[in-house]
Amino acid sequence: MFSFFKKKPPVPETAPAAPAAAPAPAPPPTPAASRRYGTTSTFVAPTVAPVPVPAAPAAVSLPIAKIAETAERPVLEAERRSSWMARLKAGLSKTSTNLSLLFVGAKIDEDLYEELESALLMADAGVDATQFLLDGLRRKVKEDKLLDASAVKAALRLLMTDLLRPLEKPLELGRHTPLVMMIAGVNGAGKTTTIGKLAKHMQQHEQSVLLAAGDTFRAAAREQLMVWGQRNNVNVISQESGDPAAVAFDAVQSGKARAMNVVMVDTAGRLPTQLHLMEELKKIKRVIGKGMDGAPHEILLVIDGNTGQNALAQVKAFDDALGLTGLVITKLDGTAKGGVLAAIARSRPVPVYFIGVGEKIEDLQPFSADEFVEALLG
Ligand SMILES: Nc1nc2c(ncn2[C@@H]2O[C@H](COP(=O)(O)OP(=O)(O)OP(=O)(O)O)[C@@H](O)[C@H]2O)c(=O)[nH]1
Repeated sequence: MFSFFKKKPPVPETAPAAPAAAPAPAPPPTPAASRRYGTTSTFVAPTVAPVPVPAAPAAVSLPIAKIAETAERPVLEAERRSSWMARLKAGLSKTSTNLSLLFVGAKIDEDLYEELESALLMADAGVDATQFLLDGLRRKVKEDKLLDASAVKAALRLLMTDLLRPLEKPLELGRHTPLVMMIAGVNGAGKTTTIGKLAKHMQQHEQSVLLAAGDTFRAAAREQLMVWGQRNNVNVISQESGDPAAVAFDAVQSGKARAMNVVMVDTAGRLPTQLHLMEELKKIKRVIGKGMDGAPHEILLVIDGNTGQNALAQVKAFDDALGLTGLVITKLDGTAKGGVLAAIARSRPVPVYFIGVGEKIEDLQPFSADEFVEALLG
């Protein structure tokens, strides 16, 4: 099954209407607290309607998720998956070729471990994750008395999947109305593009989306978001002059008034070493919190997959400053090597919600440890 988001019936942000005196009919059975979107999933529409807000400016709220079963033909789903896998494999082919060649006709000896060490380091896995994987592999080879290269490769595949599995977590929608998301990252990581893709995916899942052009530093970023919003019928809150925190605050207020499902706040790119800009990010977060208790509910860091080991430094710095809830790794279609996810899993396991392998909407997909390792190790 292909699923993109996890969906939870929204919790009312304000008190629901008083219950009727007569005993209410039993609610439909809900097997789990939340359900996944997907071709075969169902969604129980929330029982609490959004509280109408008087004097809401230009109310364009789309109805809160009334998710019909989107029964796509299985063949389409299979096609989509295999084309995604092909693109992911192509993106990571450099690393997968290096790793796979090692095992061709190899003897299980010190040379193999040394070559594997070099390949993992070259794939940006970093010293700690590389050592962790090698130690695990040596142990497994010994315990299971593995003698042939394909069995050792299979053992490595398993170790890597186990290492990456904790990063796998779907983005859960519907927890708040609106769910407020703040998106940060260094310059050019792909924040604005990712916001556009996510908004489109969310719309396809019947979510109403409002965007905040919080990148007030680069005028082109604001334009980019506005044009994108117009094309896709998504409202964008923007201000000519720029206090990004004020834009974010306005967007949250507007999102609440219009009972939007999701508000996404774009922010300007910045390096973690630019301390005043990191302070600005913290301020945006604080001000969003003033606009809505508990918000932002998601703070995503977008990382360019070609950044190598520096990606780990970015995760640590942004996490220390903001308390990240998730990552999006973009551009795994370029010269990216992919190993940095292992480094992140070992050192700062912030969930990877999505990975991107190109500029098209469908090039952004949820991270799956199995798929990723399959692309890396075949
Ligand atoms: N190949 C490839 N390009 C991508 C991907 N994601 C984004 N891009 C491209 O990367 C470039 C930068 O993307 P933006 O979304 O503008 O990046 P940003 O982080 O908002 O940039 P700043 O606002 O300058 O910080 C654009 O040309 C995007 O089309 C991806 O997954 N693969």
